[in-house]
Amino acid sequence: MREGLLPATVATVLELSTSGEKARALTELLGEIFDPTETAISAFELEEGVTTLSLNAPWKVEIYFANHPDEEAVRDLLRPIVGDAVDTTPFTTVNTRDWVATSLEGLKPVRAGRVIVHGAHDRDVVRVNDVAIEIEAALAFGTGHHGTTSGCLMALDAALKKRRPRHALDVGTGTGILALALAKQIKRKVVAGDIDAVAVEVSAHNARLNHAPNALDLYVAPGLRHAKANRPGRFDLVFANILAGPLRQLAPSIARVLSRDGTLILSGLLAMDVAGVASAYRHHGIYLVSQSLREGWATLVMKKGGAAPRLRRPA
Ligand SMILES: C[S@@+](CC[C@H](N)C(=O)[O-])C[C@H]1O[C@@H](n2cnc3c(N)ncnc32)[C@H](O)[C@@H]1O
Repeated sequence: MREGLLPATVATVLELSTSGEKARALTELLGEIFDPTETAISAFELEEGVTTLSLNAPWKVEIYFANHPDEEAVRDLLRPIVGDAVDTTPFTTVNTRDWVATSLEGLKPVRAGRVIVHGAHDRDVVRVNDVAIEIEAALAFGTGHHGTTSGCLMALDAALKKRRPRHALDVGTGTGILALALAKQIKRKVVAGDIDAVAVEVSAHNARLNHAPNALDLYVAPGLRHAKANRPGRFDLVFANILAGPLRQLAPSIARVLSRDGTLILSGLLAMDVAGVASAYRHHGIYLVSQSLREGWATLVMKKGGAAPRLRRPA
């Protein structure tokens, strides 16, 4: 890992076990209340060994704070959602550099269609016809292992078999993984932005790591609030792998920049949020074409324009 990409930092962690419904409410609350560059929800997943997805199934939520927060203020905020459990859950600390290094070592390569995502320790798994992406995630999201990222990579693979986009946008790029996977295949620059400046720095690093220093046209801003992204009718492919709440809010902006017949790939939403998110986009003339589910997370492929197509059953 490049020196300086990941500052040696001690982060504070609060790990809560709760139901799916409460976990969803927590992520929405945290997204609204805290500065996302100071707070990250790193794990929002079914507890180990749980295979049935339901609102009452136990979920694990890990909340990371870049600076040690006022513990009582955080407990007061979370208590209305998770109840008294928050009073007995201790805040712990983790050295982020050690934690990231350890977690990367155990990661296996991920295949999604033609793309293989791997780390420095796994370069030998790449085959001749693979589109290989090497990722150093540091503190950004997007190694390919999460169901939302792999869902987007699979949706991209299917979309590229039909049409190659000329101008693409990745909202919430994280490590830059989706934008790099696309840029490598279409051999064109992809506009990619994130609200988190650290993620954008990590994306630039990953572009260099993949010998494609100019593949990404990066910006730091929430949503599409940057001149590089805010270009009406410009993009024939847009990715947004963010949570359900921001996805609903972004519907008018994404609809404005997506070209007619353009493809939209959305993820970061739970199966139970598909109807609400799809409806927000339908109001702007963007229709659901297909959806897939991975570990409870949905990935939607949508199209702008024309009549509402008949929906295929989830894969
Ligand atoms: C789930 S990660 C997705 C990363 C990567 N695109 C992937 O598919 O693995 C979501 C990313 O969106 C960013 N993000 C969250 N809210 C955002 C917003 N309103 N505007 C832009 N980026 C946002 C986060 O900082 C994070 O890097």
